[in-house]
Amino acid sequence: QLLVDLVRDFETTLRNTRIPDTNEFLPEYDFIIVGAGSAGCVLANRLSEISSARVLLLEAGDQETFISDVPLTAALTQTTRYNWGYKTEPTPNACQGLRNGVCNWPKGRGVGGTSLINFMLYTRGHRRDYDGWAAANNTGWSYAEVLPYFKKSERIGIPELYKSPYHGRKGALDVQYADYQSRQVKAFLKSGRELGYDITDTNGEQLLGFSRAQANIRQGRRCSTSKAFIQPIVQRRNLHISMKSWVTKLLIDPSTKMAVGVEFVKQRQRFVVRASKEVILSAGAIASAQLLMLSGVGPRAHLQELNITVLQDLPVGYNLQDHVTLNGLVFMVNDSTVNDARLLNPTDIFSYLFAGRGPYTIPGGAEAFAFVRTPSSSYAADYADMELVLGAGSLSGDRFGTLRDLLGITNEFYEKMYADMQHEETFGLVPVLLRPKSRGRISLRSRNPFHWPRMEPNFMQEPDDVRAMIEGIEMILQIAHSKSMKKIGTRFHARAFPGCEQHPFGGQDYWRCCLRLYGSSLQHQCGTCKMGPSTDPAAVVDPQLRVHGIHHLRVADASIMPHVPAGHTNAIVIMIAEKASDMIKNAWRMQTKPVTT
Ligand SMILES: Cc1cc2nc3c(=O)[nH]c(=O)nc-3n(C[C@H](O)[C@H](O)[C@H](O)COP(=O)(O)OP(=O)(O)OC[C@H]3O[C@@H](n4cnc5c(N)ncnc54)[C@H](O)[C@@H]3O)c2cc1C
Repeated sequence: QLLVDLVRDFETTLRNTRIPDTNEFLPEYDFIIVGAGSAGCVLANRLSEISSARVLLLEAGDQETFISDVPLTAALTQTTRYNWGYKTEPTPNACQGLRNGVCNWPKGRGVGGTSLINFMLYTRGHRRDYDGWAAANNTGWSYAEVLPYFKKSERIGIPELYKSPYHGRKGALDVQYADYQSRQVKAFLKSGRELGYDITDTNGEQLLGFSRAQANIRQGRRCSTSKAFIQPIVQRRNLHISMKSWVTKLLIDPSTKMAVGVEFVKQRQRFVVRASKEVILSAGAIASAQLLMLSGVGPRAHLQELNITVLQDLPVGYNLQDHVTLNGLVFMVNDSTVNDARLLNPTDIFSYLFAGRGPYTIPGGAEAFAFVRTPSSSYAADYADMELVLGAGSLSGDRFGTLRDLLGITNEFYEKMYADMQHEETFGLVPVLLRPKSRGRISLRSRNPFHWPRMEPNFMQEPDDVRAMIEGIEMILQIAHSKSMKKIGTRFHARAFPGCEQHPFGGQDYWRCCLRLYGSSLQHQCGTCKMGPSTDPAAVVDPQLRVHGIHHLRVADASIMPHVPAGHTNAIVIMIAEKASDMIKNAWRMQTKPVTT
């Protein structure tokens, strides 16, 4: 860690991007933002655009380093202090065969939050996801109303999309393709055509289809929300950023039910800072729910069990949703693929370091995806319920174990499945359940803010989730058998997953067993502070993201999503924060100019 710090200091001195860390605080700010993650960085930028507004951004972690910059090695970041490293409770229908029988839930800690450690894939979901939010009386959240906010933050760097009405060119967040493309991508896209799908811009008119992966990359390097929204504005004098500042409680006046400030710990010292206008909670789907409950906002009976004075009885922590996946489906191919051994060559390393080019620019190793509809889906014909992600390499090429660490895959599993295929060229295909019906929960384990909360994923409790996953796996095998994929010599590595050998290979019971043992998360936890009108008994915040029953307190992050859209969640969270910023400016009559993008 010392070495990392030294190199980081050197690097930030050279590039002049060090984020000034405030140690002296004003007694009062207009806005206090808790958590400098995907959402918090956007809010800090937009609110501090108003020069008269005094803004404090509090973040438990530190500034990002060069280590998280390399798109291909995103999994490596999980082993650093930039990951909270959450683990869930055991859950009956998933993760049972992973390390300690639980699911890994990595989450980013540092300015940039989970955008520092994620896989950078840029997707938004289906227009009906947002029309569904609006239909549930969340006024202002229809697709037509959120699209301008997606475009506002985006700087599309894909020339054929420059003129698309779905993309923005003037935002701070870069969206590009990786510089490198393997032959598997071309075959994969062709197989989509064979199966009757279009090649699409999945962030454009139509979600259903096959496409190359769009990602938050700038000149071949990760474009985190820190790089996009914070580093360019560190000189703003009305924005104070305090790192290594762990917020322990929101201060809410019990008589007026008004949020008046926050309490946090920095360098073992306790601070209390007041907010004259609003406290904005952007600590992510796990910590935002935890902080609300620690501060007396949550389910009455649960808070009373822990002797927490109840200020507002709300269903905080319920409605937890996530996209479920299954890793380990490996395919051999007669072509070169991306694996740990191949990457250690000077040409690729120098090409990346000096030009930001080559295979190291592949975001998290994911090259392309297909948004498809499973055969028994009950959703409308244009509504994808499954995503299939094409990897440039596969789990079998993970010689150094970073992917195993991220996914919680045991060494025994790896040895049994892949040890004898070290010289094979392989790629992976991963199914992702886009419309999970199962719901999990975050609750408190104790009143201690430094203890992790209890995380119950409840993945695949609903039979329809298992059905869709099995059909997704079968669609993957269909793709592998397509003419285009056969042309490059694609063969499925048909070896039974350890613990499932007793079932006939490839049958429904076999896949059910694989999902129970190795099914896990794509890390899109959300929904724990659900948005909904006051008539919705499951809602925690209203459509303006204000906590029901508490004044001057909003939540703006992944936790407010009523239903998880059919997309990776980072862009969605950024859109939420853009929209929240405008709501806050409007509420305090501080709007600079309306969004017209
Ligand atoms: C491994 C992984 C891969 C992913 N890949 C993708 C992808 O490719 N594409 C995609 O779209 N999405 C991806 N995601 C999901 C996406 O990145 C998240 O949904 C999104 O970043 C969540 O944003 P947020 O603002 O809600 O929370 P976060 O970005 O997690 O921000 C919360 C912030 O609050 C801080 N915080 C928490 N508690 C406290 C406290 N008590 N005091 C002070 N600060 C606190 C945290 O340190 C963090 O900085 C991935 C996630 C993971 C984990």
